[in-house]
Amino acid sequence: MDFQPILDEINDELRPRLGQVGGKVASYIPALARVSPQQFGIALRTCAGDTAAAGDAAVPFSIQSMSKVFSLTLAIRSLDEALWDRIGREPSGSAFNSLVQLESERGIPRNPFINAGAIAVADRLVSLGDAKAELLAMLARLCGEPIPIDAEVARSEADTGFRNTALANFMKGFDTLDNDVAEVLDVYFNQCALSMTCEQVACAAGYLCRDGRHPLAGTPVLSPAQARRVNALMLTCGTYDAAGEFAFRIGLPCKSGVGGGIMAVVPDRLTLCVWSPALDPTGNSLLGRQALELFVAKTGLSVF
Ligand SMILES: NC(=O)CC[C@H](N)C(=O)O
Repeated sequence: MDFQPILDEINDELRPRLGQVGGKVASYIPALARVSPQQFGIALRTCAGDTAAAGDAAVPFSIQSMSKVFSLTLAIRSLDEALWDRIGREPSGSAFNSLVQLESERGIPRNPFINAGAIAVADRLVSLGDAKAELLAMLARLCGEPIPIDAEVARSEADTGFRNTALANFMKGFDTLDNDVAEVLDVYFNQCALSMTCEQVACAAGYLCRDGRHPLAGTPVLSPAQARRVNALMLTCGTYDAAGEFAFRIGLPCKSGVGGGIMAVVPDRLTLCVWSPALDPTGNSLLGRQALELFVAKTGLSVF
């Protein structure tokens, strides 16, 4: 299939919708509030290594919660089954930064993709070593080039991360966090502030459509079973309380971030990344969502 004309068509169709009613750039992180909503990019990389891109696919943006896929990958590589002692695998049905379930579920987050779950993953990574350096090294290997952390975004997250601080302290209070809260949050805020382009994300996520094999080298990043599980979690939990709607309308494992990016996997075929900063009320990119719907409609690619 020649994907380039399809991505061009999607770009042409969606550009006029930039600035449409209902979309709002994330404002609770001041450094993200300054990003222009007038941007849209889409990029993909196939299992054979072919690429296609359109729009602002080469513009770096804050990957935010898409980083949770990469931190989860690192943690699974080291801990495998032991990771699940203190992290669940069920959709939360509530907002990504919700506190309510942690209370009744005694400090065990529902899944690794809500904020509480990703903070719990960061805690495990801190126990294993220099989490920030490991994450940067893994991403550099996956992309074939170094990936920067946007220091201003990281600072902005730390300055205004009141809910995340509350989540971490709550878990600490339940004894489900091993390390110092500040140290764990530093990893979490920095991973959210990783800055990547759609093209880089589409490449880096490539192990997810290749049964865990490295997108450039072909060596194992995850075992086939582990890669399948990450995909399953993306499908059921990757877009928070919109996961059902994403499965219904798009039918691909997806992971979104409040920077406006969404990565998606077509197993055995390709990985793609869309980006447009304005979000819908569930914290998922409004145009990104529409782009994925168009992509699936035009290509017929879906896991269902
Ligand atoms: N959904 C997201 O992308 C949330 C990430 C953001 N850094 C936060 O912690 O709130």
